[in-house]
Amino acid sequence: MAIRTHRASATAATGTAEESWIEVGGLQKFYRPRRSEPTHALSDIGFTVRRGEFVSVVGPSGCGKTTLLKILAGLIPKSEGVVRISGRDVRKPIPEVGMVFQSATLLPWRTILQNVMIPAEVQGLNIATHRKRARELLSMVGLDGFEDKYPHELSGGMQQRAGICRALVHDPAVLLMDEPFGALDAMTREHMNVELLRIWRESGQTIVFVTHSISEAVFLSDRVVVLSPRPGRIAEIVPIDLGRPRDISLVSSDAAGVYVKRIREHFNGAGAID
Ligand SMILES: Nc1ncnc2c1ncn2[C@@H]1O[C@H](COP(=O)(O)OP(=O)(O)OP(=O)(O)O)[C@@H](O)[C@H]1O
Repeated sequence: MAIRTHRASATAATGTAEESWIEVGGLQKFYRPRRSEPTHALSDIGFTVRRGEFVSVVGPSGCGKTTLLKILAGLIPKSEGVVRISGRDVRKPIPEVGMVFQSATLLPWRTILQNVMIPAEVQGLNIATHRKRARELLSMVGLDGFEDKYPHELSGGMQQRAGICRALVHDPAVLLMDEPFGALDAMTREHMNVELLRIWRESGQTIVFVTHSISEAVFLSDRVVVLSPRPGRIAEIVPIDLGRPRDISLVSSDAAGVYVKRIREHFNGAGAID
């Protein structure tokens, strides 16, 4: 299937500064609502992501994970610091980035195929080429035969898979995922984790993935960025040296458990993280 696009250069990445695909440095974010006190959401955040890397961000509730992802997506402005994707300052949403939210947010009046096509239509891309790609992506996530159904005819997990296809249809180099499986039951979530790794392997996107689940972060990631309670600062960046490809049995392995324990130690007493 002709989905593979970004992987060739990804495997060549060795982590030198020039190969950083996403760069964040000295990032500060204050929310300044008109009628209340400012909130210091992020403090001096700095990390890089290599091309083709899978990086997760974990931290207690309210530490600024969604804020960080929205700044990376160009949806909200930073207060200070550097945020670059592929060497360019991020100031507004850019076509190189796809975003997946906690709920699939499919438009109920559009079919699954029409929903997946939205980014291609908005960006004025070739419709025929991208419709073919949309069908290939839907097939890759097991949604053959559902192209002409409406969102309410699909389960939550199926809608979320369609949401991932929509984020991938214009072949973005970067995929930003905000708790994409948070609303799913445990079994569907495990299945989606395996599915996501398969999609990532085949498409070669660079992924930044926000989650409340430490074990999910360990299972999926090359590295885990651990944030402190608000204002979110980097507590630690943990490389996950568990080899690939990964099988779901890894989740309950001793090797994964060591990483989960190490990350959880940052949150003893902070609550709101599993
Ligand atoms: N639009 C906004 N205006 C003012 N404050 C905001 C706004 N959005 C977020 N905040 C505040 O910024 C802080 C970080 O919020 P954010 O949603 O980024 O955290 P989070 O780590 O994603 O939380 P959770 O894990 O609960 O989803 C919180 O204190 C939140 O109340």
